[in-house]
Amino acid sequence: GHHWGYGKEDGPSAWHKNYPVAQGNRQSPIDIIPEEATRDRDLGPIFLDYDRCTSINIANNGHSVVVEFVDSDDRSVIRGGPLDNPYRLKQFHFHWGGKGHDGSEHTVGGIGYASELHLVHWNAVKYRSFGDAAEAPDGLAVLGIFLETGDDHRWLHMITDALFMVKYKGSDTDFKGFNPKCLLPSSLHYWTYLGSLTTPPLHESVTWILLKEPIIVSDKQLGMFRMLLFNGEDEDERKRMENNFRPPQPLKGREVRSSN
Ligand SMILES: NS(=O)(=O)c1c(F)cccc1F
Ligand SMILES: [Zn+2]
Repeated sequence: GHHWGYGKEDGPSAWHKNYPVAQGNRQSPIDIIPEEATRDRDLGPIFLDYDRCTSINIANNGHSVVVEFVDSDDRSVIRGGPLDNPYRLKQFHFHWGGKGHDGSEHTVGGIGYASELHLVHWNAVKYRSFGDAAEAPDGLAVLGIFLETGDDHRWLHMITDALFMVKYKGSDTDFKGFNPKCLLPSSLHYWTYLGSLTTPPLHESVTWILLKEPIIVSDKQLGMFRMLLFNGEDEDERKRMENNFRPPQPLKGREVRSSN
């Protein structure tokens, strides 16, 4: 099918050729301008019921490193806030920069973070599958968490220790018993807006929920992500996996709301 990436020829500025929705009216990521966000009193807290979550594996899909979860029942859901239904956790993955460079997708007041974690959920109340939900305007809910560099993160090593097993595109390995609650900051205050997948096919199906408080990880831990490769083991050109982020897209008049 369509080959896309983050390089000069196949990167974000070229995606519109195969995915015209790239120039649509609710594309992600965006620059969040805190003072322009609407404080909405009807916007309640979000709840992350992950206590019975079941992680399955960790994989290199050639674009990021992804941890997948059992999503055949409501064992791990996000609910509340802007959401009318509970949404099931399907996977989480990261976006990051090059050494010493920011790699978040969303920016805040024009400022990027070192990295951004996305926990991807789908509306299993209204849709029969993740694929169907991914094409529906209220099909997905992605919780975005910013990563800032500082001290070591006490639990991120669980993920970085496994990265050597998924160095090449198409590799995956068991990754059971990991609860992503250990990657949350102390506050669940958030911004929310209607947007899209930030990678092709760029479907405009995501209710974005971005936590205001970043988590702190060390440069060393982040550097481990850069050991991953975009290419498969069989390819002769080795391309370090880094700068796998889409830059902010036009707001096109959308409202960004802020939790209280
Ligand atoms: N980046 S993102 O969170 O928008 C995203 C999804 F939601 C779903 C699949 C891939 C992907 F990259
Ligand atoms: Zn993402």
